[in-house]
Amino acid sequence: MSQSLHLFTPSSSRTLNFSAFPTHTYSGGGSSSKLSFPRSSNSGFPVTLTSNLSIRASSVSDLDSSLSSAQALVSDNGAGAGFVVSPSKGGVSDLSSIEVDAVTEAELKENGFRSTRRTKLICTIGPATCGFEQLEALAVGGMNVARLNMCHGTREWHKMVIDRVRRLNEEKGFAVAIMMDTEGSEIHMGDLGGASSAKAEDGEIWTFSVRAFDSTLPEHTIIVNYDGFAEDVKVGDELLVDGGMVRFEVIEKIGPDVKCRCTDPGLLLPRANLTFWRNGSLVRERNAMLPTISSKDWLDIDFGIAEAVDFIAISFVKSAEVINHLKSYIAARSRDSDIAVVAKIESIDSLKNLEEIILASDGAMVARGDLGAQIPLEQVPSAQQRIVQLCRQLNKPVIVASQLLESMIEYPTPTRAEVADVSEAVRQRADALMLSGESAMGQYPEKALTVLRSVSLRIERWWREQKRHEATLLPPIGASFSENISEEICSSAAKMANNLEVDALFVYTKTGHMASLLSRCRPDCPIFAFTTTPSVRRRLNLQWGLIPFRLSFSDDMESNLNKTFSLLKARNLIKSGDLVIAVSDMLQSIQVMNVP
Ligand SMILES: Nc1ncnc2c1ncn2[C@@H]1O[C@H](COP(=O)(O)OP(=O)(O)OP(=O)(O)O)[C@@H](O)[C@H]1O
Ligand SMILES: CC(=O)C(=O)O
Ligand SMILES: [K+]
Ligand SMILES: [Mg+2]
Repeated sequence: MSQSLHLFTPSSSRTLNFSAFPTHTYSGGGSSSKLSFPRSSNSGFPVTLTSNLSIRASSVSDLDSSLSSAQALVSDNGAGAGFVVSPSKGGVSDLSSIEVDAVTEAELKENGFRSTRRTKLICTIGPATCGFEQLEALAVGGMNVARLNMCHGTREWHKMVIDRVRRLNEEKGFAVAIMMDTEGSEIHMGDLGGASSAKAEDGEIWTFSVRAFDSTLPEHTIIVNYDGFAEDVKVGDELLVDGGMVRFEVIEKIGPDVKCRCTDPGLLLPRANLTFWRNGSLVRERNAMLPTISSKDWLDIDFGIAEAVDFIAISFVKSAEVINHLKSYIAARSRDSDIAVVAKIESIDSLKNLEEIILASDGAMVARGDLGAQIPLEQVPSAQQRIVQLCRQLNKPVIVASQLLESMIEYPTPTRAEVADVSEAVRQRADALMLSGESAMGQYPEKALTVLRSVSLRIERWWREQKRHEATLLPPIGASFSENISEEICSSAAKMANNLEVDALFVYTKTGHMASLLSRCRPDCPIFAFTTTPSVRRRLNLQWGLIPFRLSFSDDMESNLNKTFSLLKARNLIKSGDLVIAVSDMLQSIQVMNVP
């Protein structure tokens, strides 16, 4: 049984507003079995799906006789160059293999389609996890993306980690993506003279200094990376380390040294962020003048481009301008320019300019650590909710980060409150959750990852059991008629998948765009995303519900499906009778079928 809906559109680059296009006519053959197609509230696009029949959704201009039928059949989906398959590249020999990551394959075999994890997991790599076996253990435990924080370690160290992740992918069949996170030029402490941490006790006097010490650091001394520090602070200011994990009060300024009394004791970690507060407000004049991307960051970015990392996350983004600048810098320097830029939302300015920043970026991170140092803590949860929702609406992957399982840095089990926090992020349908210190320098990195995995699975299942198809209004976002059609196809396919309780959605996508449009709908079933390039496959690893496969395919959907079915069946990933809905960005169509 196979039922399909094909939308025939010209592949022109006209920009048409889909919703403002009322004159569609629909022609169909005389089949008797008709299935009513869910009507989208914002499209004005009533479609009838008819058994074994292709339906033409044609506009007046589509009927333009100058268009040959061949032209009308293929759409480039507004994604740039049309999808051209040369017979040699897309031929049968290339279709003989399919790549899926080893863990997903095991998970699919063990639990079947429905119970695969939808929420993606990111681990910050540090001294606790940089060994090959440790990285492998994280990959086995479900790490989708490895994050490298350029605040710490040398470029050589980061290169070593990147090489190990790549080796893991090559030798063991994982598809772990790499995210580089810039240091940014905010004020922070230096290294603690080699110590991994230092304890500040209540009432102790510590010196914050901008001096360069060539010998060992005197006791109770902290280096500050910003030369204007001693000038800028005032006696009486409150100094917050890591957004308030440790607090000091400024009591005296002596040249480049600032004497402070500890008012809230705690653990100081190397290169921790520093903010200072005066009369209850954050002093941010100086931060506003510092560049978002420092000269050191640019060198790190060059390094990231040379190493072809998959994502570059930019710290302390203030506006869309810096994102646009970086994106054109990357495009000019990297051959296929498929490094995605993630905006870290962790400042007051980034909240003010949230929409333009997210629109300009390829994704966003709710960086709650520094965000909580800039806005009152009780405002962080609503900011998180707003960022997650906006990203979903604008179709950008979103990461919830920092302190998810902070106590697991030291203890093997999380607090109940931490589990509730992770659950809330999963319930909000964030694309990804991130471990920071828990995996970088904690004592239980693998256990922390296991907690993220099991909580994600449980909450996702609970959500499906409750049948809570949340009524998040997903506004149209495409800039062209063709893009709008893709959106309609994906939201209809996702709705059908939920209503018909299909086992999986299949999407054949060259750029990954159609896959992300399906992910955005957060359907009940998993989404098998077939893509031709390894880098697109790795990037899709960040997005909710996508199981990315690398597969060579042609523009003939019938043959793609047959090949995919036989390859997946041969690996016991699907079985005869499974119900599947397939969409593709070569041919704008929806097909519903049982696996033969
Ligand atoms: N590459 C590394 N080498 C040594 N220690 C690291 C490394 N990466 C992280 N750490 C340790 O883990 C802790 C938490 O790491 P993480 O990078 O997530 O910090 P963060 O404060 O959340 O990030 P950011 O600096 O971007 O705000 C750091 O304070 C540091 O002690
Ligand atoms: C992740 C990060 O940068 C933060 O939470 O501040
Ligand atoms: K950083
Ligand atoms: Mg930060």
